[in-house]
Amino acid sequence: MTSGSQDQNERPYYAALYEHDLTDIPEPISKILEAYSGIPHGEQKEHILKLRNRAYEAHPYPCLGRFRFLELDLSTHPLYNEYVLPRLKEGNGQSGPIFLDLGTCLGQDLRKLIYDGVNPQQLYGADLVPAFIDAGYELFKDKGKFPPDHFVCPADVFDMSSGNKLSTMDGKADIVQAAAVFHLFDMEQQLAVARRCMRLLKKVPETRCLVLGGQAGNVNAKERVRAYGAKQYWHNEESWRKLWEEICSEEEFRDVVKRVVVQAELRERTMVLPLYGVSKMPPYKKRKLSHNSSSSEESDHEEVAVREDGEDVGDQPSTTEKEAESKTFQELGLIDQLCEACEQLGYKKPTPIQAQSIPLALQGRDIIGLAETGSGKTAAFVLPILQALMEKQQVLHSLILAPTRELAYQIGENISALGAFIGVKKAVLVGGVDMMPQAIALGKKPHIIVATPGRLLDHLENTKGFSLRQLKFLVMDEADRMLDLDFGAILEKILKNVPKEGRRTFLFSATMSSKIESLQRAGLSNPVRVSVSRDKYQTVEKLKQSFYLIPHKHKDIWLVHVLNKFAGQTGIIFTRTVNEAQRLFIMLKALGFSSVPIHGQLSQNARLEALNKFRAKSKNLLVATDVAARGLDIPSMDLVINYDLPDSSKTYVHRVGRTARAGKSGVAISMVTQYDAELWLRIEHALGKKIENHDYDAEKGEAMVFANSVSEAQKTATLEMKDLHENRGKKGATLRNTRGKKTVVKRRRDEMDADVG
Ligand SMILES: Nc1ncnc2c1ncn2[C@@H]1O[C@H](COP(=O)(O)OP(=O)(O)OP(=O)(O)O)[C@@H](O)[C@H]1O
Repeated sequence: MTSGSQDQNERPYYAALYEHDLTDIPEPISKILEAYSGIPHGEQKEHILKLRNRAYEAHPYPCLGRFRFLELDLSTHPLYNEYVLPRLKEGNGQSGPIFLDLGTCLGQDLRKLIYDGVNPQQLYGADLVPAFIDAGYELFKDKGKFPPDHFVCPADVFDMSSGNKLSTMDGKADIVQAAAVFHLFDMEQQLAVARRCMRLLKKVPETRCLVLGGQAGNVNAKERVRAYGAKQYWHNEESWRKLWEEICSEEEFRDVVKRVVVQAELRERTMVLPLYGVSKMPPYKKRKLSHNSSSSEESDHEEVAVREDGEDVGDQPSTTEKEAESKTFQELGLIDQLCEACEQLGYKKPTPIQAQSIPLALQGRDIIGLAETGSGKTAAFVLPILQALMEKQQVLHSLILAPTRELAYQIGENISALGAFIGVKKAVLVGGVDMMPQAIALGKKPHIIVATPGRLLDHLENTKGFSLRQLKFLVMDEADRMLDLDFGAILEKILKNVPKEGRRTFLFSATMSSKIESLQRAGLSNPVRVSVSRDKYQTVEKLKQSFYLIPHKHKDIWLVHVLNKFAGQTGIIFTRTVNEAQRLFIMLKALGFSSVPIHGQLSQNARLEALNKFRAKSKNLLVATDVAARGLDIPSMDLVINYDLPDSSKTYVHRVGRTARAGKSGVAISMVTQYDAELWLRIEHALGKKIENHDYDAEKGEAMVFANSVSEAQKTATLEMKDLHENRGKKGATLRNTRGKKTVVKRRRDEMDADVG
């Protein structure tokens, strides 16, 4: 039995696997499904799997985000009847979120709880099988307990017989995606994400159990569990009992239930988060993050851990900061050709990050550079590289890695502009386009390579004669993203192909995760940390941030209201999912707005075309997933709208940083619904300031004027989305088919840079 005082880091991982893969659709569900869809019992499974795949395809990360209890299925605990249930009942109507595994095997646990008399308004579910929602509704509604106008599901819900995506339960209830509501975590979706989740779990003392589903997403959970070296359990009563025994003594369990579940006083929670009908936000409380904070945001943990453990990187001498910042490019030590290029680009004087890091870079130091979005970090690392190249010309001299394709292209353009007077040759290697022209570009012996990691590795492995053995500079832009686990394995391989000695390393970002292990992975040598941000989540002063607290069902109307207020301005609208980005684009088009979508399910050409149209101002709105959150520099951007909140404060900083760049002002508006309250508080907390709240009531009348036209446009969007999904992957289709036979289990590395959002 695990002792309560056991060191968190030593606590073993646990995994319980659900072996049954919808082999048995139990009564009365099967009957209800048949009555609804006309599909006989024997064919139901196949249908469901198909629809479920579609749903997961549209939401590759359905539930990524914050969590406390990860499918910690209390109802399987031996003390459930004696201890959990009475308290759940007691807490009816008062307690905060309770995370239970509601989904396993057709939501039976939810049913059980409802039959046991627990008010489901308190339950937060992660894993209901979409196709069963409708049937489930029927079951639950007789109990008179289920909230009348919402139904929560993990991803999209489809009509069984027609395959159409549903947005309402036949007028009975709105279907709300669990991802938008709970941000629970669906372990099955992606190995790297699951691993990250493991790390997080270790930091949440109350969470003892990790459950991987063996069924959803069609991946082999057993393999994953083996990869983690986790203990394995199977989903039956006996194994649950063993699992519970091992992870948690009775005493501990009582304690956990009491402290965390029943009272819902999750350690950092300052509020009770009612699920339905929130009209007011709870008061903002500023809390200091500490090592023991149970914030679920990975980045917060990482940063805190470093601060408390002490950095192994030196800080630059602060006395020189002011002096450095008043210098010209010449005075920083840059050669005339580079100063001239800066002048041509309209750079009158160095920005603070340039002023502080360029002299250190010219002295030969490795640098970790942290500065606000839009503060000129690109030139801060490109200029010293160009100068080094001028001093000693060499092919394949520098490698700059970026997390997304568009950013890589943009850095490439910066290199050409800054190196205009020195004849620098560069090659940009990114996924989603033919490798051959890139191989030809490599054959022309470029000085600098700008690449996304997956495609770079493809070239290292497949392009004859291409080697980075002579590399002098390695740069990671958006370094915190590059060093996070998603890129882990690929980065490791790339690092094996670059020299360890005699190579300099620059890491730059606006939000740096400086966890020591990560930095060590990047192979820094005696780095100096140049930080011009006062705060790790600092946003630019000239950025006016605000939010609307609105009911979820009015989001579209409110978006249109906000866009009307800012009519004619240039803006980017961020959504959490590809589907939502595409749907909003269609809806806005139907309403006469001039917009383009950009997300990972479009072909690379379509993505570039979208950006070009936007840059050329032939379209003034970009509807984007987080693929556009980092690095993109579009000087004319007036407005950022978070239609969906981002899943972390880091991403918030990057998203809103698409405006108010290079000293300009900008506006960022977030739409916060009743389901986002906790996440929003977390973001505010990380920013360390209170964001202005618009008066919903004051603007409601004005906004609701759009209700009818929005409703019509929504219908158009629903129909078009259906077509898009039906045609996806076909010749000329808008959406790519990312789930070809070979890609179901293993995503091609080439896709790494495409798949944000
Ligand atoms: N010294 C300078 N003076 C004026 N403008 C500059 C200067 N240096 C860079 N810029 C401009 O500032 C804008 C933002 O620069 P850049 O894209 O490098 O920002 P960043 O710090 O990398 O932002 P992000 O964190 O969002 O990636 C660009 O349009 C760039 O041309």
